[in-house]
Amino acid sequence: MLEVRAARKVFYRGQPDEKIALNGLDLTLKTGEFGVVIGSNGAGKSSMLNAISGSLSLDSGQILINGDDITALPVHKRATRIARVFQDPMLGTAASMTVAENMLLAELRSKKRTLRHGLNAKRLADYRDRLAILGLGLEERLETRVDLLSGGQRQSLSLIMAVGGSPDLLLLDEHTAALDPRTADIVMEATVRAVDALKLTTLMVTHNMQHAVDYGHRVIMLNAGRVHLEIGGEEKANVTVADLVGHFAIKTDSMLLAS
Ligand SMILES: Nc1ncnc2c1ncn2[C@@H]1O[C@H](COP(=O)(O)OP(=O)(O)OP(=O)(O)O)[C@@H](O)[C@H]1O
Repeated sequence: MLEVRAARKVFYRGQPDEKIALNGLDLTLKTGEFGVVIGSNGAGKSSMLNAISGSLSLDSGQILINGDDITALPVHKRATRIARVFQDPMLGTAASMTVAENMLLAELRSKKRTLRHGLNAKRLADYRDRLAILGLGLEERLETRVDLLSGGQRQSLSLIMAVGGSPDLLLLDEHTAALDPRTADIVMEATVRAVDALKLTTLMVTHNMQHAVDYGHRVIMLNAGRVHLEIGGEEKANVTVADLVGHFAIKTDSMLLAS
């Protein structure tokens, strides 16, 4: 379970270019829940993810994971509990190493194990099982160098590597944004398979409204550093892209009227 309580972050406080990135943000994600965060540029989505993962320190407020207050913990201490996949498929994997070697690296990072026994048969069987979850045939390509994989395969590999340590929370930071539409859909399908199979509590930021409609249990729209709108349950099941875009339009109109 993730709880963000009254999170506040101001950049350049008191200066002419002061920016309120998070303005008393409250957000709760239950264990096993898949939340999809949308919002216009500057709404605070990245600041929220950075605050949760620890690369941005809050001015005030709290962040709790499964009831533990992690607000003051540095990034590396949160890393065992929080996995994050970024936009760039090149970032999460080592290009000149094979799929299996990348899986081994990820395992060593997450479990503080030694390289002893290396890529033994037991490990390779485990990697094959985990890669099979993605449904992309990567389990047959353990010996393939990662730079020979497609962007979608590579991003899906990043994802399965990120969640190898059974994190309490998975953060997806526009992880399909750099991919062409078809590949983005393939990665989303692989993502959902992994989230379901591994029962991951997931918070995904996206600008893709179709993905916000199609995936996840709840849509959370941020505006000006706080939650502007939440759509869950039956309402989420019936929501359309036009509905979501409409909420952006209303927000923009009210901003124009206010200015
Ligand atoms: N490091 C920083 N220094 C100064 N201002 C920042 C910094 N990071 C974010 N901001 C400001 O905080 C506000 C929220 O930005 P943030 O990047 O969190 O929004 P976002 O919703 O992720 O936007 P986008 O969709 O464009 O990525 C913006 O006004 C932004 O200019």
